[in-house]
Amino acid sequence: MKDPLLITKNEILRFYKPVNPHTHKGLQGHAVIIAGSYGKIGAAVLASKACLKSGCGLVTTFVPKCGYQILQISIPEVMVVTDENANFITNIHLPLIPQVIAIGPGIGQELGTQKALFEFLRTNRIPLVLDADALNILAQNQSWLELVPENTILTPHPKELERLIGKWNSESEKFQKTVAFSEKYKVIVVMKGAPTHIINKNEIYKNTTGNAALATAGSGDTLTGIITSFLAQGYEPKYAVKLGVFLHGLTADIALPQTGYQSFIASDIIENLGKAFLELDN
Ligand SMILES: NC(=O)C1=CN([C@@H]2O[C@H](COP(=O)(O)OP(=O)(O)OC[C@H]3O[C@@H](n4cnc5c(N)ncnc54)[C@H](O)[C@@H]3O)[C@@H](O)[C@H]2O)[C@@H](O)CC1
Ligand SMILES: Nc1ncnc2c1ncn2[C@@H]1O[C@H](COP(=O)(O)OP(=O)(O)O)[C@@H](O)[C@H]1O
Ligand SMILES: [Mg+2]
Repeated sequence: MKDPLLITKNEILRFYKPVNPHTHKGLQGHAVIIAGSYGKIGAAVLASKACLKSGCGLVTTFVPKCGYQILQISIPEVMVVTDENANFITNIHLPLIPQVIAIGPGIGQELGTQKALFEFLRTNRIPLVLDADALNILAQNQSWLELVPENTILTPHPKELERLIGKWNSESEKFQKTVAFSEKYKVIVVMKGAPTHIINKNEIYKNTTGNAALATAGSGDTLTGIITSFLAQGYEPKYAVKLGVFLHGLTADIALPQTGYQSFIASDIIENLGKAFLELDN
């Protein structure tokens, strides 16, 4: 295995684009987040809010009907499109063409949702971020991985990774198998952990920000929103993932002196995004 390259502030500043003073919301990108099911609409809220708070101009969130009021009330800035079904997603129909679509946080694995994901992947040509239950569904239907566009970003935590690539006997085998998976399906794998690694074919990157405060519910859902935001804003996938994991970790490093490890929650990631961006701008 090659030595991983470090994702540091200097590395990020090689491609980070400060916001253009003459930009407008139409130029800042439109992202769609497909997320949530009954009891897990919070995942949709966290991913969508993180996406907006990372600079995306417009965010439309697709949820089952039970998520409509929750989203409209908790994040008025987000537009909402609902599935025809009440409690889980069964038929993905979008009345718009966004720059990027993220799918998976909190969607569950109901058979109807699995079928909806298959139909969606069969017809979709828009760049994708796949997380959580979208990964669990693909792990059970590996042939559907052939349907994902080149450079799709997958963001598995270790258990989701194991479901996708099978068990490993050593750290080096885990990396070997993930590199092989990334090469086979031409996808970028964000191997979430402590620390997070990015596998882009045979290139391996290791993040240098973040701490155990991130070991909290919804932490990955916010990462999905952040990476999706950077894709919508025009970053190439290989840069969107680096910027996303770096800033996500940086929020926890910034917040730690105030929150300690225990009281930091996923909403604190979103709350500290502003300070994290300012560290890049200074
Ligand atoms: N507020 C919400 O609505 C939330 C919804 N969530 C959604 O809930 C669904 C289930 O996700 P979960 O990830 O909880 O369930 P999973 O069953 O996918 O993962 C949990 C398992 O993975 C293991 N695991 C997780 N991180 C690990 C790590 N770093 N190292 C080793 N093992 C690790 C755990 O020990 C556990 O066995 C997803 O759709 C997710 O998006 C979660 O994000 C939690 C918050
Ligand atoms: N001990 C840790 N140190 C650094 N980062 C961590 C640690 N534990 C978890 N994380 C990060 O938190 C996030 C957890 O993602 P995930 O398990 O998908 O959460 P959820 O599904 O609840 O949103 C990942 O980005 C992971 O790298
Ligand atoms: Mg997750």
